[in-house]
Amino acid sequence: MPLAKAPLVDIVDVRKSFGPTEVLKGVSIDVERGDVVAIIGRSGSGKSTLLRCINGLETYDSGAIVVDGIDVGLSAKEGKLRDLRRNVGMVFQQFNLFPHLTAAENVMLAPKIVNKVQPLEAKDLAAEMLAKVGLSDKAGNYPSQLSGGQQQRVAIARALAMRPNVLLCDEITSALDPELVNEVLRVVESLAREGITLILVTHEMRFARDVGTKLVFMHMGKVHEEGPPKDLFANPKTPELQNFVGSVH
Ligand SMILES: Nc1ncnc2c1ncn2[C@@H]1O[C@H](COP(=O)(O)OP(=O)(O)OP(=O)(O)O)[C@@H](O)[C@H]1O
Repeated sequence: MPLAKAPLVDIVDVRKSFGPTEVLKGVSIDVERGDVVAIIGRSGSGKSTLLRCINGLETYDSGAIVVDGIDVGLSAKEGKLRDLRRNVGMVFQQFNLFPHLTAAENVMLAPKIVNKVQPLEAKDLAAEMLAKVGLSDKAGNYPSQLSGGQQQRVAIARALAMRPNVLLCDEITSALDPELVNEVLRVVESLAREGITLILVTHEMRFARDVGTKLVFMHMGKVHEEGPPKDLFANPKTPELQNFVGSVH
């Protein structure tokens, strides 16, 4: 019998407490290559904590997270998160660009330091990644010379420059003025079309419905409902998702 193919990101029964408070209460999610997983839920339901566990920014207490064959918990215990960090890119709500570096320099930094990419190749890589986010003309600009939406697009290019297998996005449009949200979402949509595996914590319900391949509704530290986004939005089964969908529309 052929072996079943493992998901790219396999999250199995993960539990995590902060002090006496259990924030993740046995979360399991399969993410296949090319999936666009949108994680939604009320504030405090554990979405960000889960995302941070996937790339080892937080440890978890029990269960397992395996990313492309790398056991995250084990890697963290052994102090070997480097391979994982190469595999998993992350974009945050705050852009966190280095203010004294240009857009291109921000994008090149990690490939140069971590992957020892040589200067000329790094320059090409930065140009390629900035083109992907529609900012070829801003390579020489400093963050202070860019709008919030443009800065976030540079942050996306920076994460992509490490050629991760999966990109985690934690509420990446929440700090933006409303008129800048769409330009960032359009970039993420184009990445999804390219087949990049994405896991996004998002409050953008239309985006979750239209671009997501899988919707995960978290409620009080658990996966309360999951499935194809259009189905879940049209027919939420539980009162909790019904209320949530009702409250955000
Ligand atoms: N470092 C920490 N120390 C203590 N408690 C924490 C820590 N990080 C998160 N928590 C708590 O864990 C719970 C879940 O937080 P988390 O940020 O994962 O929720 P969330 O669903 O992402 O919420 P939001 O949509 O507001 O970002 C919250 O009650 C939060 O206060």
